[in-house]
Amino acid sequence: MFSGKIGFIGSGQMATALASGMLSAGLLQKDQLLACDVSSASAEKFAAVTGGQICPSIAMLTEKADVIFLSVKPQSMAGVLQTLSQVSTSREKLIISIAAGITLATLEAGLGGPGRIVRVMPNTPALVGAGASAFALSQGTHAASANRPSDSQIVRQLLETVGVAEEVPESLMDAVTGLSGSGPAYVYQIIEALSDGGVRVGLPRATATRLAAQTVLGAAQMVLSTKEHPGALKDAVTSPGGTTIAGLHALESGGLRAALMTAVVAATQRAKELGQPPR
Ligand SMILES: NC(=O)C1=CN([C@@H]2O[C@H](COP(=O)(O)OP(=O)(O)OC[C@H]3O[C@@H](n4cnc5c(N)ncnc54)[C@H](OP(=O)(O)O)[C@@H]3O)[C@@H](O)[C@H]2O)C=CC1
Ligand SMILES: O=C(O)[C@@H]1CCC=N1
Repeated sequence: MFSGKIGFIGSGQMATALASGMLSAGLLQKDQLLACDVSSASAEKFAAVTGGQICPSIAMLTEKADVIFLSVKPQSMAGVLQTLSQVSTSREKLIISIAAGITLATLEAGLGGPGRIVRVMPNTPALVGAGASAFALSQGTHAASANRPSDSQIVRQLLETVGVAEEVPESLMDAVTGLSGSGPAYVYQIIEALSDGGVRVGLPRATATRLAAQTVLGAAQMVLSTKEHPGALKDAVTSPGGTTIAGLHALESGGLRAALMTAVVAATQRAKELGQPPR
């Protein structure tokens, strides 16, 4: 159990997924959740889904929260940092930014200097406890003491409650964003296309989608559980002269691998762009 209060500045898609996942996992109770948002619709949806308390201002949320997630879009971050930097107690709090591209240096400058600041790149399957997250610590984070875990331990506890978490150097955070941050959307496209293929060959849509999604889930679980190379697992499916090699030949002809690699590169590049100061 986490004993403090967690606040989300920005209560949209990713904040709601994280908060819901933490609640479902029993890490905290809804009275430990706070959020504020400039969009009343987002705030109301967050409150309805999580039961968390909506704060009317960043200042009030900052006073009450022990851990503060910055979960606004990168384009909105400068204004949030400006407001947060004016709240005297903000420097005592553990600040976790989940914004694509926004660097620790930008966060430190915006908040008035080094502090307990961490970059996290989660993804939306956190909602169902199957998230893939990475985090990078700033120099101002706290080491463990006699009566308190380290900030790294706190962040890892929060993230591992809703999936897997890896600590990485900040230089790799944009790559994480391009792969696993955006990755669920790539896989949703694959599932939708597989389902379309099933419909093309006569399956009812619901059956095709369920079988497609379970096939992706099962293949992923095989990779993670067996720790075998995906290529070896692929070969185990591929009978000589059989159906799978015919399908794989079509995928190779269609450039599937190159397309997926290019997707990761493009998203990583976009993350870098989002981290650049606005011109
Ligand atoms: N969605 C995803 O899968 C992932 C997103 N992220 C990151 O998480 C962050 C949020 O993304 P996402 O949840 O998709 O975005 P959303 O737009 O769903 O949520 C952001 C919310 O913050 C609100 N907001 C904007 N400015 C402020 C402000 N000054 N104070 C309070 N609230 C504000 C927005 O309102 P309004 O709409 O009116 O601007 C919106 O309701 C982004 O930085 C993104 O890079 C990271 C990993 C995955
Ligand atoms: O699309 C985006 O910018 C956000 C960051 C990673 C996933 N969604």
